[in-house]
Amino acid sequence: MSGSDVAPAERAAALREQLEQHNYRYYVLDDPAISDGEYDRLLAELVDIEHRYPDLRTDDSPTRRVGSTPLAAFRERAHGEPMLSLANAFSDADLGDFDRRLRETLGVAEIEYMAEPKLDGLSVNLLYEDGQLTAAATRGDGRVGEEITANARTIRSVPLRLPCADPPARIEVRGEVVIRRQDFERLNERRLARAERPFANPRNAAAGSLRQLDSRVTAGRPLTLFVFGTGESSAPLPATHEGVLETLGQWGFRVNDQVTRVSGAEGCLAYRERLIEARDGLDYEIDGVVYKVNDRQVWERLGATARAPRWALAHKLPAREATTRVNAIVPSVGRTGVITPVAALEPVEVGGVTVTRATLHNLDEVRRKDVREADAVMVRRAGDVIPEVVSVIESRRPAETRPWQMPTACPVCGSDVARIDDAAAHRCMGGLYCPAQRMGALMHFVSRRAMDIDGLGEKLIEQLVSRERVHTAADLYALTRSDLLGLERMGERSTTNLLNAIDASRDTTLARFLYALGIDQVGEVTARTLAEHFGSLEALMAADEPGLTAVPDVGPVVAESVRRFFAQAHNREVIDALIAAGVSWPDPQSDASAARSLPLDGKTFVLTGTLSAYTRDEAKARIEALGGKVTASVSGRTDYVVAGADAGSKRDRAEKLGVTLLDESAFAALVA
Ligand SMILES: NC(=O)c1ccc[n+]([C@@H]2O[C@H](COP(=O)([O-])OP(=O)(O)OC[C@H]3O[C@@H](n4cnc5c(N)ncnc54)[C@H](O)[C@@H]3O)[C@@H](O)[C@H]2O)c1
Ligand SMILES: [Zn+2]
Repeated sequence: MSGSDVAPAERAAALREQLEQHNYRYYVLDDPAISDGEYDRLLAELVDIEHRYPDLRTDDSPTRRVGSTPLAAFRERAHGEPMLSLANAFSDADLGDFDRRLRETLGVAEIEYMAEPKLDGLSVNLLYEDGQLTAAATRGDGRVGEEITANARTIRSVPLRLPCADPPARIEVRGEVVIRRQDFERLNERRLARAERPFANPRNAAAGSLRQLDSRVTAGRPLTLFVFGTGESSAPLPATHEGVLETLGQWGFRVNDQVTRVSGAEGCLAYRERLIEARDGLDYEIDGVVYKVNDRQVWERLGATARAPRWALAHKLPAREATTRVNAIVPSVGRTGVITPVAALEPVEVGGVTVTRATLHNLDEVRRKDVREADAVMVRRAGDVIPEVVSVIESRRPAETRPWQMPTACPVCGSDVARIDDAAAHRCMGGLYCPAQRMGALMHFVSRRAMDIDGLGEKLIEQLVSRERVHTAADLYALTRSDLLGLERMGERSTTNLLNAIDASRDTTLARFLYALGIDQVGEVTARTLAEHFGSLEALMAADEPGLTAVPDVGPVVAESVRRFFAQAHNREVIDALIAAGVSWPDPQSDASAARSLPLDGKTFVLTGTLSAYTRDEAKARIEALGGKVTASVSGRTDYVVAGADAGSKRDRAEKLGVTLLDESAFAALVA
């Protein structure tokens, strides 16, 4: 060996050792530490070295072997015919080479292929003797697998007996065991509910479920088998692969419905394009396409390498998962104040797109997956969905990491962060002031039921905010003619109108003002209740939790939200500024009397049937905002029954009692 060969030799040895380790984690432990894409790159590098330096080839190289040694806890089971892997194409050119070589070997102008999705699960070998399922095994190292007969019997798509008059004395049926996407999600939800670690992906879940020592566990897992071929057979089988699949279908096996006959490399490529399109809509994971020469009579002539048959080729699809590192977990404040932990990632390519951020949804999710800063993680990007951290690779966790904490102060404005009610979300409590919530807060403040500033739409607010003219609602009252003139679509007239509307909004009611503040959990009705009960803003702001929950219809959730809102110094500053800008309301007495003279005061409503323009809640809120009450059942004291489409017994009862019935248009007119 010359001096320059030393480096490749070392590299080859190092690659072999790594690949062995990854094989063990993947095939035996069902707990891979790298993505399939990374694994494939390592393997390709070794293949390349062994190709350039044939001296470096070894018989036991991972390039020449299938899978990994079976787990000792299972009984070993030898396959009748070896279960090989598949040769891989990583590009269209690889497919072209494959097709050309076959045409040359067989001396034909065009080859007919069966094109199939390559399901991402694990393969099983089922032995039927005289039509009875007698044994099942995993692929193992291709020669010997793990005996999992009892487990295979629990899978509903595995026939226990072949329903044919004259079954072969002995036949091996092969297929891929998968977990459908929906089943996978449900399975993981169940695991989370029981505080068990969720599976990283459907493939690991399927492998972990099938390779169980207790078949009762397997029985509880939603496994599905799709068959893709046969092994040893004592009886002659149809001459084409298509015919074999048809026969398997007649025997009660599930054959994938995407399997199609195609012609030549072009047909294969067109099929692959179609499958890429269909991929997001399939309810199982696929990681490639498999092309198989349809004419089985030439299979033997074409033969196999140590690892794979020469009559089939797997063509990879763009990977959807990759591993990378979490540089930081950043709390990101949304427009409504909800704080979402976002993983800032070491940039990584997933399916042709560079991913630098992935959502972690909420604190519960971070805890469940136990994602920490500096962790190695598996990220996933499918279709147009936001990239997601699928799982942590705990075997690669550096020393000295700590569980992530939600900050107690908003990273944008410094207000308190709290988790109100049982929702999973944490929120910034500085809604009136927080720059992250500015647009949402201002839009709400000016809305019709709040301060009712006509002519101040989203576009205009956006311009005022981006020019730093408006930071909080109080700044609206300082706007001048010159601030507005010259903004998009703001002429003399509209500017005058808007300034007048802003001015007019200064005269309001306490209820409207409270609603306009946009306190989480405080809608129009609650705002009015609070205004009536406390009579003044000062009294409300001074109220403690018991004082708040003493108000009818105010529960602990609303109480905490109100208290925390007013506890924020920034919110108080904005309220002071609003009052200084001249926002005012009549004294408590007349405010209450104004409330007492609402148009639907004292009127009782019952809602039944479906309205087209309102949901039940909206209709109810509308009635209550006008002083009315909504009750559940019709009685002599009911004033109106609002009967939408498909109204039933309540409508009949109203007619019997002589209660006024309102159809949707009459109702709309009444509450307009
Ligand atoms: N992440 C890791 O650490 C790691 C380690 C080892 C292997 N892997 C991954 O496993 C794969 C390699 O494993 P492999 O040797 O099982 O090869 P393979 O999965 O690429 O191809 C062979 C297998 O494909 C399956 N298959 C699915 N649909 C099929 C169909 N229609 N017809 C025929 N076979 C079908 C069969 O189970 C068969 O055994 C690669 O994707 C590799 O990235 C990953
Ligand atoms: Zn904030």
